[in-house]
Amino acid sequence: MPDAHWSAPHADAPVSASVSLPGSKSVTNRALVLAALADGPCVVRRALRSRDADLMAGALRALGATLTASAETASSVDYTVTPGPIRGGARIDAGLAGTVMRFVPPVAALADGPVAFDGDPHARKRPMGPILDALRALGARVDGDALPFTVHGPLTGGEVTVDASASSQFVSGLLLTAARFEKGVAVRHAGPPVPSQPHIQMTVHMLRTAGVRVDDHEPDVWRVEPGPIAAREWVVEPDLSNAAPFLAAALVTGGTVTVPGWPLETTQPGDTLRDLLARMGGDVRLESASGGVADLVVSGTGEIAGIDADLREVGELTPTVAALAALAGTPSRLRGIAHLRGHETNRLAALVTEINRLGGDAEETADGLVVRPRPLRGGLFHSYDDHRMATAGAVIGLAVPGVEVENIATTGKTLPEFADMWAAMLGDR
Ligand SMILES: O=C(O)C1=C[C@@H](OP(=O)(O)O)[C@@H](O)[C@H](O)C1
Ligand SMILES: C=C(OP(=O)(O)O)C(=O)O
Repeated sequence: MPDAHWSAPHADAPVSASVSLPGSKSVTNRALVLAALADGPCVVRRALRSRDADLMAGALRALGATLTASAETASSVDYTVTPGPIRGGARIDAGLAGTVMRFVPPVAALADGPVAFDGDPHARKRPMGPILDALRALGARVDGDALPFTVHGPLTGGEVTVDASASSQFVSGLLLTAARFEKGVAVRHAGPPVPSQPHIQMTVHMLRTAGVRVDDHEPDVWRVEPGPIAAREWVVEPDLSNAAPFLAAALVTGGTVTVPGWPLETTQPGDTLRDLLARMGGDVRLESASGGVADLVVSGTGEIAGIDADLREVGELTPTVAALAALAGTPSRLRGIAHLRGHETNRLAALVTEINRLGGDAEETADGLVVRPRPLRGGLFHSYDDHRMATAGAVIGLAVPGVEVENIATTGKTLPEFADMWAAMLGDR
């Protein structure tokens, strides 16, 4: 049953709030994979609880790992993960989660029997061909070129060339499991530039933290030596990309939003918000640094500046940046994000349609968006089952009375408590 539309709260005064974010989807789902493949039991602390993270936990359980939950809240959990032999015969539901559909098939290729994958209707449209071809080239048999597909392992590993221009997750997926392949892997990218490089750096960093030898000195080539993945304790950072709509609220309302626990060193692309929000007119400060984290404090004036930005590295921030651009006083051009057409929905088309439906002036380009200032009016903002479209609608609704967001529950993909957190942020005034 689709949810009733959510009336996006309109902010009639500057927001002043502190917002604590639950764990990063990207770190959680990497840590769970590495824990399930490790040489002993691991603890993953402050793991995200959300649809994508729960689907990953379910997938790894289906493949033979034991995950025991403790310290559980609505959006956070500590898992003790005990690896088991990877078993065939499983059916994996990837939902709409890129991390599940791209990170789990290489794990499944370690099994001695078939593993079947499927997902949401739109997930069947998300690009999968290059990673499935790579698994074939490395020795597995795969029936299908997109969801649904079945992986028949085992594979031996070795060298493979992949066009990862549609998703960095093709590279991350192969690397995460590669140490467990008999020959390891050498992945070479050939094609237009790979997006979301920080996410590949996150993969490489976490592999090295688990004692895996990774050579990434040559651009677009990643080599992983075969060997054990060390059991260890993982502590998941807050999700900095999910901080985006909350920090944007400071710019929209001319208020101040603080996110505690901001890591001073991180591979999360959300860290780029510090630069992007400053360029859009925010005052951005890291305060009270201690123990490797600080409070990120963003204040706005109520005036938003348009931006010309290449978002290729940080594509998942686009919906929030586009929402701010729709409220800005000067035009914006967002570039380097053609691959967003293969995300949870075609995000370029969705943003243009929904901004223009509210009276705005947005246009698709070959590799991004142009958004020009034009007064917006209330109306229905469709979310296309895309968590970040839903939160973009919430950002616009702060400034534009009468915005209704369709299916706000879709934020549960990575932030199940979004609507309550949004209300609390506004209630804090
Ligand atoms: O590896 C990851 O955790 C992610 C990589 C990126 O994917 P793309 O490279 O497909 O954009 C990003 O957009 C996604 O939200 C998470
Ligand atoms: C692109 C995204 O997700 P996924 O991991 O499903 O690719 C996203 O969260 O913005």
